[in-house]
Amino acid sequence: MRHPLVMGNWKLNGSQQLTADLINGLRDALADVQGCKVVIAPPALYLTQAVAAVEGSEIGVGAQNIDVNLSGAFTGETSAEMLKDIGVRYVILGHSERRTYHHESDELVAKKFAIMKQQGLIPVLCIGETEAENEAGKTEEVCARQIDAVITAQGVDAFKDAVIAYEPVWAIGTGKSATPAQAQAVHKFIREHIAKQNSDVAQQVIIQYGGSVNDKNAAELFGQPDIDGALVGGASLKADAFSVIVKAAAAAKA
Ligand SMILES: O=C(CO)COP(=O)(O)O
Repeated sequence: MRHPLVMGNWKLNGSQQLTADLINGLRDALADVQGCKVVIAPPALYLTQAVAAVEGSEIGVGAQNIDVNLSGAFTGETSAEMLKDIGVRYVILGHSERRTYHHESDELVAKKFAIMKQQGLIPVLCIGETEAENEAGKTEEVCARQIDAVITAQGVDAFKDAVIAYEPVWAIGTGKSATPAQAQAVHKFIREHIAKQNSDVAQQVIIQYGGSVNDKNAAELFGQPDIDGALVGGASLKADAFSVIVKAAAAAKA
């Protein structure tokens, strides 16, 4: 039995005020909700504040990126060890925005994934095809390649207690979500691809959908058997919309 995970990726948005208000709003709205793990991923600068503000609640805190090194002469970076030190447990890895704007390769992302596992942290590996790749019928090929980079380097067991977020690039921030059937087909492919190596790992790995998830379309997405939650961008910046998404996941997977 997989427990759903709904995670909010704030990207480069927020302030001290928003962090305080949003976490207060979520604590109120989600106080009685059970059966769905909730994690918020604010910008690195607000992580310490967020960790303190969620204390005593079930809300977890994640980061949006790490460096491949744990410490040393790497100006401007943040390490997995430091995140662990302040109480962060999850990190989003290989988001398409980092792959595009920071040229992160499958191999680099796999190295970051390995560091997360070594530190006992939970990687949230983002995969997904661009619009052009989708139109060229390459969705499965791209997802398999991005997953195989981790399997080749670390073996399929690396996905034990890890999270995959399928985020078709064409659905991110566009308001054009994949349909539940489209997303389910890719999630099923991802699970079967991992099952070729180890069916137990495939059955327990959390596969989130991401890309224009909102309070209106969440319930139908979570109704699909292989969609185990969501990685939410825009709608995670509003406590009311994000809470509706969390409640939809808890209800769908109860
Ligand atoms: O990139 C995303 C989450 O990581 C999705 O963003 P949106 O929900 O804004 O489309």
